[in-house]
Amino acid sequence: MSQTDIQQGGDLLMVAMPKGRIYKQVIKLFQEAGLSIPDLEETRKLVIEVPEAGMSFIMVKPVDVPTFVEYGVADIGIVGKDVLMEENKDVYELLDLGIAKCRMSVIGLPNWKPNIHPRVATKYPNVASQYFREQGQQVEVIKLNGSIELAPLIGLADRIVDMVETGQTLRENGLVEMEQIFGITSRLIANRVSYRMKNEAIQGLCDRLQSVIGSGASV
Ligand SMILES: Nc1ncnc2c1ncn2[C@@H]1O[C@H](COP(=O)(O)OP(=O)(O)OP(=O)(O)O)[C@@H](O)[C@H]1O
Ligand SMILES: O=P(O)(O)OC[C@H]1O[C@H](OP(=O)(O)OP(=O)(O)O)[C@H](O)[C@@H]1O
Repeated sequence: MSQTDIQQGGDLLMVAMPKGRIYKQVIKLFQEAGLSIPDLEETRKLVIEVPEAGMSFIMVKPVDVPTFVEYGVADIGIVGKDVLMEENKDVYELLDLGIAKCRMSVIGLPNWKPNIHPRVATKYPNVASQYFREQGQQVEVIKLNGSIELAPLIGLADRIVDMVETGQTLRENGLVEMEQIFGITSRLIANRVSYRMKNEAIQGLCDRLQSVIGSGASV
């Protein structure tokens, strides 16, 4: 299959690409799959057409990827499982790309004791609420947007729900991982209508990516 086979009916596939830490790993994966994509982080442009790859890219915040795909302004997108679980949008999850690996965990101070009115700080209020509900524990969830590990250190919350990758942030702040909730990798997602209307193109891209995933070459 040539690069232009990803194009269907003259249309370029619109891809919602997360800015930030996932991005570089995605580009490497695409390049290994034989799709030469320029370094889109070099530019401040937000819509970038790459006709030779049969794709157009929009550069968006990771948390917004499922929204662009659900509304169909992007045909496909790349997003962490953490965001998919939190946002719960109506999209197809097509492929586990195996990149940007980390896990969602409950974290606290080593001397943590159950509290009558426990508070949990997190960037993922839906994930945290569901988890503690399933555990039969009543907690107050406090939404933060970053530096989550600060919360138990300064008494804002008893525990946090956050991502752990290397564990460095926990170690440097004297915190411990108490429970793992689920593993996280980045996923390829598709709009439901696009998946039908541009099936050949989307499936072609999936097949190409699938052929290099797990080959050990990426990540
Ligand atoms: N150590 C890690 N910490 C956080 N996310 C990670 C880590 N390793 C991999 N990821 C994945 O990378 C995704 C994007 O993380 P990133 O930090 O780039 O974005 P963000 O923090 O959501 O965005 P922004 O910094 O723009 O608010 C996460 O949703 C997760 O799937
Ligand atoms: O286990 P580690 O390798 O230390 O990685 C985990 C840390 O990385 C993420 O933070 P991020 O860098 O996105 O910062 P922020 O959430 O404070 O913005 C996450 O929220 C953890 O704090």
